[in-house]
Amino acid sequence: MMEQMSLTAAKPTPAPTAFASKMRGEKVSVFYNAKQALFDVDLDIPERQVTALIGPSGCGKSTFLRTLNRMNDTVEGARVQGNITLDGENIYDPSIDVVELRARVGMVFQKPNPFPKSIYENVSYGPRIHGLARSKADLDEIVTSSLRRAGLFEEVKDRLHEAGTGLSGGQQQRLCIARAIAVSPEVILMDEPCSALDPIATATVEELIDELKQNYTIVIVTHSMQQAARVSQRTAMFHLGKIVEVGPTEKMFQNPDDKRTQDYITGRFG
Ligand SMILES: Nc1ncnc2c1ncn2[C@@H]1O[C@H](COP(=O)(O)OP(=O)(O)OP(=O)(O)O)[C@@H](O)[C@H]1O
Repeated sequence: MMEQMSLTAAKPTPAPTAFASKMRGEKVSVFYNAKQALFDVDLDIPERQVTALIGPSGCGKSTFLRTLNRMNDTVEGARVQGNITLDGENIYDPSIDVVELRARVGMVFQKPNPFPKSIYENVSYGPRIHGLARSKADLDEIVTSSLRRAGLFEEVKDRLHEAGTGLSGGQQQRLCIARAIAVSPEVILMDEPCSALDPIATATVEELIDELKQNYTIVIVTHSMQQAARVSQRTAMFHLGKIVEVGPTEKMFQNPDDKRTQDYITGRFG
């Protein structure tokens, strides 16, 4: 397991922070045709915490993130080896319904991507196809509460039937978060969710992520060290398709064990 990496063995090991794992990757390797992008990655994802994946461009952060809800299934030539579990259950087992899995493990992308439909329809689509609402009133309630949880309701309550694409970038990203929340996921994967946003919209989304961790397990890929430090409790540093160090965010940023982590967070490479 990652916590027993030899890299950390030479130094006094701080008391491990106890946590319940919501997801676990064991010996995860990913290939794109002949090219190997991840090499035997082990990572535990603590429940109701934010885990940040950091590391230089091309090191495999997004590839790992996509293994957690089988988004790599949709990538031509991609092959995943190893074991990934959600509540102890192998998500690559043939008996797993992938649509169901992606409702449990939702995803928010780098560029806000609302459907070209109304705000209401963006949020109600998932609950409708998953049969989560028994009546129109139920559906209205899901839409309202999801928008509220995403911190967007007050801004859009008078124009729910207007196009989602008419919102600002930051509002669109919160709409995408509301859409992810609407199907009652357990885990939310975020791939650089603020990279297309200005600093004010970024701050709003970061505050939202902080609140969401009370109810959801979150995994975020970010290029912003400030963001990783602000929003996450645990950080995993990737380099050339491997995890070189993982631990509590505070320790990773104040006193990392690995020189590559130190160099990366201080801007010396990447
Ligand atoms: N669809 C694909 N087909 C082929 N190779 C791919 C594909 N997606 C990613 N790769 C390769 O896999 C490696 C890891 O890419 P990945 O996007 O996971 O890295 P990353 O750390 O998220 O990078 P970035 O920070 O730039 O987004 C890279 O070498 C990349 O070129």
